[in-house]
Amino acid sequence: MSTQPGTSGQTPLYEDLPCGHLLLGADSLIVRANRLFAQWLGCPPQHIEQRLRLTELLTPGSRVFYSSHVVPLLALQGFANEVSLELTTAGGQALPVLLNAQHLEGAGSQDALISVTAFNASATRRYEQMLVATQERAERALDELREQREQLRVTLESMADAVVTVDANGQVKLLNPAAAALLRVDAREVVERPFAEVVRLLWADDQQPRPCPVVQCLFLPEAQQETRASLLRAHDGTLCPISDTVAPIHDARGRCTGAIWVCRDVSEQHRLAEHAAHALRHDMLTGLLNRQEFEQALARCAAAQGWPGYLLCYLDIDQFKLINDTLGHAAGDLLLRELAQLLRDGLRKDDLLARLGGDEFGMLLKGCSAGEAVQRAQALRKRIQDHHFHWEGGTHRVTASMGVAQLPGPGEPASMALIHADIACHAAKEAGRNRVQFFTSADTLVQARHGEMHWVPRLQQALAQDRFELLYQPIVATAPGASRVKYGEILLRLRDDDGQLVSPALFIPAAERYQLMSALDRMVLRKTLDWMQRTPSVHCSINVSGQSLGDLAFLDEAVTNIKRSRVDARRLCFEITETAAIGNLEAAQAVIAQLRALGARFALDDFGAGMSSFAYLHLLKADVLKIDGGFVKDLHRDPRHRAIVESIHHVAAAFDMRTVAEWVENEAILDELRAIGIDYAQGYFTGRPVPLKSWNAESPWQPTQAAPAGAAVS
Ligand SMILES: Nc1nc2c(ncn2[C@@H]2O[C@H](COP(=O)(O)OP(=O)(O)OP(=O)(O)O)[C@@H](O)[C@H]2O)c(=O)[nH]1
Repeated sequence: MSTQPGTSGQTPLYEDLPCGHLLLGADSLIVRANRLFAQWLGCPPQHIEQRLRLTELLTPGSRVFYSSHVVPLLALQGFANEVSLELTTAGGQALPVLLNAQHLEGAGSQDALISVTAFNASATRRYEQMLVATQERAERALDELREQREQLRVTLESMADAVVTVDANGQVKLLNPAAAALLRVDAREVVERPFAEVVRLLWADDQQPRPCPVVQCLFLPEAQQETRASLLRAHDGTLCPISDTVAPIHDARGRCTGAIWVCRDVSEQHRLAEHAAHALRHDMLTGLLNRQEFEQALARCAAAQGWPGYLLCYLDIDQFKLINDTLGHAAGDLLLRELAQLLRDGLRKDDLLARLGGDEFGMLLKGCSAGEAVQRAQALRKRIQDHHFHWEGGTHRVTASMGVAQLPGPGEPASMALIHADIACHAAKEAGRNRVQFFTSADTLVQARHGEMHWVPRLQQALAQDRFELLYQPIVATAPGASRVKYGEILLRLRDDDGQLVSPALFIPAAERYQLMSALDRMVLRKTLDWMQRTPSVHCSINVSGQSLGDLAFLDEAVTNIKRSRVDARRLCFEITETAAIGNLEAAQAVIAQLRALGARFALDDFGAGMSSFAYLHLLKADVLKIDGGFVKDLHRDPRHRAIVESIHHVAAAFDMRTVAEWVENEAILDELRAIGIDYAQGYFTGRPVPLKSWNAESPWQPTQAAPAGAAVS
């Protein structure tokens, strides 16, 4: 190794330095390098001394920097300090170093030496990088914090709930717009004021001041919280039902720094709950109490000892159905509302009025004798009678029938009074409508109704014990030479406990009133199908009640039983009365359509006895009209009845229906029927009813022995 002037004897010193050291000659040639520097590069000093220039050991970026900045600086001022450069090690890695370079003696001459001390800056660089990363993280966290703060602000501002925060002393720090609106305050004016001054709370039940929730939260956290409903008194004095919660706020070290109070205005929920409670107790159409409430009030009246006397009044509008049918349901609704108002106006403050259903109203008349109650009921009845109902330019009047009954004595159920008043009301209807009937057990009309109740267990027992019997009454074609098909109506009788056959006239009203008709109809259909299976030559007419027409289960069972029996449905004809059909028009149409689809026929029974028969004919696709016996039995003597029967027959012909006349009791009637052209006759003259079990194909006397082929009545 060559030694340059001025450097001899310094080698040990360079070697001992705790940093890298170089002596550079002209053009940055490395004249000497100490061991540490050479170690950094990963080679012995001799590999670089006198062989390489410093610039050759630098990374390309550092090389440019060295040439463009360091060299001119050295030339200009003779030194360059804390220059950050990167060396390339033998392994090809970049090593950050901090250089201090200084010209030694002879600066400015070509062969002047430059002393370079170098410090390994890897650690510093790492620290720098860590510092930058930490700073970036801190900035990001700060950004997130700002973002969260903004989100919190927007959330608080847009929250429907009122939010108030307080410091550890219970002073208001912040309140959102919902809180300002609820409290009716300017948010800026209440900040820093004690919470208890800003938020004034009361108990809803007694309107007494409620302990401040924030004070309790901050200073009495163990105190038991009450769950009573609360009110908030706003700063303009208005009261508002609220539900609220309060929670402490803690800092990172767990110290309580304040509390947050969140409050919701629950007036709308209260209003809805009250509305729902009202709807549960009231009738929607009229706003009166509903049946359930009325029954409860009735039970309370009956149970309360020492209550002043109450009388129960039951009101049913007469022929209300006609209003619906002729003017429409909307008119019916309006009339019900008007009548409700009329009754309301006619009652005293302490009386109770309710709509019990459809066109029925119930009243509890307070503190009057039976006589006074009847008088007051008469006055109400008269109010209704005098009322003019205006609809679409016309004026209409209705009447009502009313039953009055006393509340039951001790030990009797309150519902008994309702039954009694209902019975009395029906008695009033039967007595001609537009009247008031007082329930007394001695009253014969009322008693007849009351007696119906005793039929209920008897009918149920008879059903269970299979004590009903079926009879067959022939229906014969009036035209000579018609088919020989046996066709007749199935009639129902009850074999009573003492073995006597009881007429349906005695028990059908009770069965109708107490919803037993459907069970009877099912039983009749089952038994008839059974008999028809065993007696293939007969065609039968079976009565179906209004209750069964409205009972989907009846229809399903009828269809199933007919299919199961394998009886050709064309051998069956179902008789429905016009009142039942009109009362359940839609249901009747559905039943007719379904049973007809199987092949069965339909007859309208007792035709002419109802009020508006003709109007409904086109709505009911019946095959047969059975003319009410009342017009038939004296047809041969009374020309008016003959005219009615004749006109019914003409109408039936226009609708392509066959006619059956009931109650044909003698030959003269039959002759008249033939003359008019009536198709079939039924009555004692043409054939008396015979029990199915003793029926014999040849037995009944039939003048024509004939019915059309292929169908019961066609
Ligand atoms: N418009 C209207 N009609 C109703 C309402 N509720 C029930 N109805 C009808 O009220 C009628 C009550 O008829 P009923 O009481 O059985 O018979 P009615 O025609 O009044 O004859 P009588 O009581 O025998 O005098 C039926 O046609 C029901 O459809 C209702 O809310 N609005």
